[in-house]
Amino acid sequence: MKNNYDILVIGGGPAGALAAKTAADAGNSVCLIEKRPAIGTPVRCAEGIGKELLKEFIKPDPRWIAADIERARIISPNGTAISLEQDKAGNEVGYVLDRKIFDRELVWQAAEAGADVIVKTRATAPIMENGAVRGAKVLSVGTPADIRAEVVIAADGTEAQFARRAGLDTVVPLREMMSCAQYLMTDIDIDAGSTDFYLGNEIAPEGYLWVFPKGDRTANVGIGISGRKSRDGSRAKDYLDRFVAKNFPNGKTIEAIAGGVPVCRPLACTVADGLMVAGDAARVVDPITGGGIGNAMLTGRLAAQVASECIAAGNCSKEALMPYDAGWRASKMGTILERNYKVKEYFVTLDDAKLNTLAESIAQSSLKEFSVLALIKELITRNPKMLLELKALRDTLS
Ligand SMILES: Cc1cc2nc3c(=O)[nH]c(=O)nc-3n(C[C@H](O)[C@H](O)[C@H](O)COP(=O)(O)OP(=O)(O)OC[C@H]3O[C@@H](n4cnc5c(N)ncnc54)[C@H](O)[C@@H]3O)c2cc1C
Repeated sequence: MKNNYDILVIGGGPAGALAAKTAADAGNSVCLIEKRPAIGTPVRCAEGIGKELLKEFIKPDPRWIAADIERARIISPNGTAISLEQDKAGNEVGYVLDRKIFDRELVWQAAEAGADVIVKTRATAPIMENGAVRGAKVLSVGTPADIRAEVVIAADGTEAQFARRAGLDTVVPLREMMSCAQYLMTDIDIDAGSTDFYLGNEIAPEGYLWVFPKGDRTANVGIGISGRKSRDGSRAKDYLDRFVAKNFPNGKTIEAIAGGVPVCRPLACTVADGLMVAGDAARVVDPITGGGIGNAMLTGRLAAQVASECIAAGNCSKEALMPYDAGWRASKMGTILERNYKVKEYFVTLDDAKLNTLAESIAQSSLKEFSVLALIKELITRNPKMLLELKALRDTLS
């Protein structure tokens, strides 16, 4: 195993793959390590992504698109549905991916650009010299080794340990680590063109339950709820099982997964001397939807761009790497993350009666735009009697 690179990327998810590809395209020597034996499995994701966002990074390919989505429905506790149609909205909704193939394609592109890819290799600790990260100690197929690098990009996902071991504060408050469970179900009656989001404190406290189609009678049926203990001690899986028993009693589960999604604010700082943090490890998941694939790719790519410039200039100090941190915070993604965090904090305070009132107020309206912003504006316009109640939401627009 070669043990000296310009850039070492930890993690073979979307953030790591985009970082490795971008860094290799810029002419750096790059190593991507992944602790699992195979890229892309097991899938811990509902696999939904907006079309426009996806296209910023890769040309859509039918090989890894499981479903083309025409509408999204938000369903309130009493069953009132807000339907956001593709044509009414005037822009495209999204895809449900097949991430087993998608993630491999991204890493394959990194390898093709020249990055070394090594699976079954776990970063166990940073190599620290004079307070700076200079690479990682790894266990590669059980054998310890050192991999040195000018810059390490930590893209090690939700359960990330690397940045914390290098001294960054990566703690996620318990209530903001969504606890998720998901079944890939088949033989179920669904609308194959619609991603459905179910809200309500009996259905998914402080979160939502989703049905994301992957074909005519197949879907990811999953749930994310607050990491806080529920009133009766139910876990995410218990809520999901109740929903499935009621709605898809004859469905067959062909895959079951559990996982966590951080819906907190991003890390206070995503760089240190010789270190950058990207994707879920940086906590850049959308706090409302829990979607993080696009933000992972964005931060992975930007991290590698800035790292390449710093390596060329011979300075990989925290200060030199800082344009990465400042760059994503100032981007559209950074603005949306901050706004959606505040919107999420408002919505988790609502009881089922208020959720029903809000849903009923806009169920019949046709939104001009498919976005959280359009929804908020419509809610405020349609509920003049709740103006005081909606103040927190209105403040997120300023
Ligand atoms: C149930 C669930 C549903 C979701 N649904 C959606 C959705 O519909 N749409 C969406 O956009 N997002 C969704 N997400 C979030 C999405 O999966 C993540 O935001 C996305 O995968 C983040 O990419 P990443 O590259 O940062 O991390 P990951 O994809 O988690 O990749 C990190 C990689 O690092 C590896 N790794 C970890 N530690 C080490 C180590 N020490 N050494 C080497 N390798 C290591 C891991 O094995 C992993 O492969 C969902 C998440 C969950 C849990």
